[in-house]
Amino acid sequence: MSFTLSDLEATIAARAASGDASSWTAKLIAAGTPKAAQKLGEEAVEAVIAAVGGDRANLVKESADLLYHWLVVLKLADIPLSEVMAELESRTGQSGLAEKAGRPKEN
Ligand SMILES: N=c1c2ncn([C@@H]3O[C@H](COP(=O)(O)OP(=O)(O)OP(=O)(O)O)[C@@H](O)[C@H]3O)c2ncn1[C@@H]1O[C@H](COP(=O)(O)O)[C@@H](O)[C@H]1O
Repeated sequence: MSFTLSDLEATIAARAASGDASSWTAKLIAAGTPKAAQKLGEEAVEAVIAAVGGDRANLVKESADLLYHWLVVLKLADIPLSEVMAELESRTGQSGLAEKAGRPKEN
């Protein structure tokens, strides 16, 4: 398997620029962030339902839908995938629990 999120990001950018009426991506980009973010939320909930229900096959499909719609939302926000990867990279070497313990106290 050589297909990457970066490949999908490039496809989304090309389809967004195409304005092709037969492209779901172009349609979603034209609809704007509220619609794309709503789809992202729906796919997240569907992935949660599949996970909690132990539905492995559906969890794979809903995860793909989730990642695709997440990349569309990033595109609309003009955030390259590399910026998210850099944020993740900056967190390597620190445990999530240590990071949480170091956060300022909330009132
Ligand atoms: N990975 C995806 C992908 N995953 C999901 N979807 C589409 O996302 C849409 C939303 O799914 P839903 O079942 O929620 O759709 P719906 O209920 O009809 O949506 P609503 O009308 O209710 O909002 C469907 O049309 C899916 O086909 C995707 N559409 C495109 N891609 C990728 O983007 C590429 C370009 O696609 P186009 O932009 O369509 O050419 C494709 O070759 C794929 O690589």
